[in-house]
Amino acid sequence: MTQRYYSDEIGLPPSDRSLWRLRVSELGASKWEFLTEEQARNDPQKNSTKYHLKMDTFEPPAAEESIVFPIDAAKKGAEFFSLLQEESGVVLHQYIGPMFMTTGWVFSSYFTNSPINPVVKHEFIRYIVNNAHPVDGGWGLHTVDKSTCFGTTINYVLLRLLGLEKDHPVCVKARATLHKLGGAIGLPHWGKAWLALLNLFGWEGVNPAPPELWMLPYSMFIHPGRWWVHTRCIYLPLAYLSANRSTCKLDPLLEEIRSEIYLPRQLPYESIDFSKHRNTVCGVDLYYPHSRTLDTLNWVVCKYEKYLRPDWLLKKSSKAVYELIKKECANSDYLCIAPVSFAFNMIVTYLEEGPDSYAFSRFMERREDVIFHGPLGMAVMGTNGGQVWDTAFMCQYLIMAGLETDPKFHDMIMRGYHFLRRSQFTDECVDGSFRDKRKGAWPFSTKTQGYTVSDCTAEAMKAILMIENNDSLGKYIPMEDRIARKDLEDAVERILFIQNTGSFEFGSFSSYEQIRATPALECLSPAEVFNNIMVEYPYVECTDSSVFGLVSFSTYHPDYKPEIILKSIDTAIAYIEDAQDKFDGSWYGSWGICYTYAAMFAVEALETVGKVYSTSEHVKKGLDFLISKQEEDGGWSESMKSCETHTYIPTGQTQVVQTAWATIALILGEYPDRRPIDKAIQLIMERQSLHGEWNFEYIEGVFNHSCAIEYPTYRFLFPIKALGLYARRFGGNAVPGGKIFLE
Ligand SMILES: CC(C)=CCC[C@@H](C)[C@H]1CC[C@@]2(C)C3=C(CC[C@]12C)[C@@]1(C)CC[C@H](O)C(C)(C)[C@@H]1CC3
Repeated sequence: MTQRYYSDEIGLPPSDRSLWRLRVSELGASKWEFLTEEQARNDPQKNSTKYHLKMDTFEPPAAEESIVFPIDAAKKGAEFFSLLQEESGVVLHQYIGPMFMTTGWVFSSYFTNSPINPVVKHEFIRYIVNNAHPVDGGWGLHTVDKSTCFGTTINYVLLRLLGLEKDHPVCVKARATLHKLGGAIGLPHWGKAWLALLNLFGWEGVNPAPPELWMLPYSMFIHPGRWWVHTRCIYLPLAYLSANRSTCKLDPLLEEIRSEIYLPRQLPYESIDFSKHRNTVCGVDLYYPHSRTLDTLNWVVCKYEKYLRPDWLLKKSSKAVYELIKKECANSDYLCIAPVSFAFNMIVTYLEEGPDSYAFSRFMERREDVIFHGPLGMAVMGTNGGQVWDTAFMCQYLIMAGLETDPKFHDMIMRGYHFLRRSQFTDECVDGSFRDKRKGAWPFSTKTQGYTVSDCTAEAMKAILMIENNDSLGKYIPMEDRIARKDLEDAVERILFIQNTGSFEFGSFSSYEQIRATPALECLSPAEVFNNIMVEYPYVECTDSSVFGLVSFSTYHPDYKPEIILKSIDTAIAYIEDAQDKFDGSWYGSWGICYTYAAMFAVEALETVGKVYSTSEHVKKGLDFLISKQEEDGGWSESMKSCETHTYIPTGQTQVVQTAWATIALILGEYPDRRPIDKAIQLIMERQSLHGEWNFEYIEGVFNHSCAIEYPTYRFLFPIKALGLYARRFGGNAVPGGKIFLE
């Protein structure tokens, strides 16, 4: 029976799902098309598309009568997963969670008068409506958040811009919540900036982001070129837009919205003194309050902007900023690093080049890459996908589970292999982009996105090496088609370069680049709703994956810079050990939830260099920590709250993904008692359908400590890995009937 959603209850039925087609390019870029009935007749819908839209017509693999052995559960899971793979080798999915991605996309379309296909508009509305808080009708920073001023205001404005009436029950309920939260006046920085662009907030009430910063010498630690790539990319166009007080034309709809999002006592809009509210932030939203230093600097810059800044300097610095935006466009073929900066860059390009320019038209084309359709509606994703990351895991884990000898999975792995091979960077960034060398590295999503990520490079390289050196797979790749030694060396060089070997966090790996400035810069963090956004940080998970990559490279190519690679691995391992909590043995995870995710990576890294429970105090403490969190039913259930509060917090409802993470750590770290492992494996098997599927249970990922994000492939990939490793360790016939742990 088709599931009903909130949108169905309130008269917003889905568009005809049978008319949607998902096009996927060789390089993994996705694009959804809505066909006419006539077109649809000659263009059969892929089974994977039917899965994405949860259609009854989706054909799963035949159901087993029962799945008795863990290895069969892994196989069945892989069989189900293979149906989701596209011809180009990738498995796509709706990479959603943050509730501020679709907003930016739609706001920039509104600002630039760019039409949105009505059926896309309708599906955007459904997505937003279906993610409204079930009790108060508001929205948060992400889908499992409480309602915040930021989430509620921007999503309310979004619905209004997309055509929902002021008196629509969804708007009425959301508006009441927004007013309870104090109205739009308490928006955090990004919210204020977006509303100022839409002429719904005064720029004088938005803390400044001076473009002049970009003209400082790079040697100054405060230079934005030293910031974390994402923050740098967002504050670049924001500097242009805020310094130039850019706004779109006021129209009757915006005028109506002005009268809806503030408290009635604050109205009329013209009477609001925005300059008094630069630092008004709704208490519910505030996760990272300003430092005194930031408040003082903001005050000084505001005075400077108002009374001192000469016109020529504004022009000159705006031009410098725009030159850098053009470089970002060139380096990513207008995709930009992620949708937040994409939306701002699209507006700046519109203002600079006009709607008919080539540059702007490319923005219009690339904006398709980040939208993805799902049962709740359409949404703009956190990035344009996670193609490389997921494919690298898929190839590795199928092999770790020993499934490569099965012809069913052989082709699946090979398609993934070829995708990874196509996705390695082959060119460098434009000079003067504040970017490192990238040739030889891999991104998180697709080649054109163009940003090296340390762990994505390491995992992709490892997957390629595993395949080429695998007895059942390697022989099918002719010598001349294998990855060239030079390309591997480049990959290793890119990984080595990201390792922090200077004065910060010696031995660790960061996400995209080395740490370029002191973490003390966090005291200038203006965003209020995230932590750790100003500079790169050391990440345990990135360090672990980098170790996997380097160890695997040096196994197959021991002659390339052996001392340097060994030293790099040694210092990385020392960092991982040092990053462990001395008291309880846990590691804080930054990209997955949370301590469970990090423990899996850390233990695997330690195991890669031969450290296990019986030989390493660190592995022992790490595994004892995990065991102490195992629930009655054998599973783990960590909550997103762990990431926010830096304390392990269970949800109380165990999850397959978390359980798989913990199990992988326990197996690889050679936990001496197999009973907790048996119990966990049994749980993973019990939660699998006889068709091989695992259902969504809880959001898996996170960023910047406060924003949750879904990784829909994880509920297949990690159970497959856990089950496969289990079968390898305890033999194929373990857990008969899933009951062996019982005495
Ligand atoms: C607060 C801001 C700047 C919002 C924009 C969203 C981005 C910052 C997020 C969305 C997806 C995201 C979490 C991602 C990562 C960084 C931050 C991203 C790009 C990385 C690449 C960091 C390294 C991680 O190991 C991993 C590869 C899993 C993730 C993938 C997604």
